[in-house]
Amino acid sequence: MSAHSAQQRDEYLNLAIQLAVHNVSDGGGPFGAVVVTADGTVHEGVNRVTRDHDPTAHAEVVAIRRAAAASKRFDLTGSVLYASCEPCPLCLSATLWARIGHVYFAADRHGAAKAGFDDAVFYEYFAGTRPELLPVEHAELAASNEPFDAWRNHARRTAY
Ligand SMILES: Nc1nc2[nH]cnc2c(=O)[nH]1
Repeated sequence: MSAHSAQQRDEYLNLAIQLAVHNVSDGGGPFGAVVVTADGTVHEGVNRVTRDHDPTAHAEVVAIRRAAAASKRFDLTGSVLYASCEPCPLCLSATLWARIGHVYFAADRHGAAKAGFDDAVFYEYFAGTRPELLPVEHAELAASNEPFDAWRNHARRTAY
């Protein structure tokens, strides 16, 4: 499913945009997303941050969670993500972990910034230009790598 036609692309992007518009009148954030899995199944997501009291409930993450749960897979190889807005670093990370193969988005991070969202600012953090936003410190302890030792020694581990 990684090579969608331009017509399919625009249809799914318009669906994501309509989900975003309707989510605003439903009291949520202005973001919608669609994951199309390799078998062509469509999984929709809308931003649920404020309604679910969940800062990670971005539209893309919600769509990925729904796609994974419905297909009973944590690896969504062959899927495509369509987002009404450029995925933020959180959503991109979730997309990478889901092994989704391609992303299309409509509005960009600068449009989100004009609506008051911090997507563009957080991109700057990951670009290394705003380190003051979040100090992250490495504290190496004697036991730091014990979890990985336990994992490597666990014969029946499920790798991901
Ligand atoms: N792409 C995207 N950016 C956001 N910024 C705040 N919420 C969201 C969301 O759900 N999706």
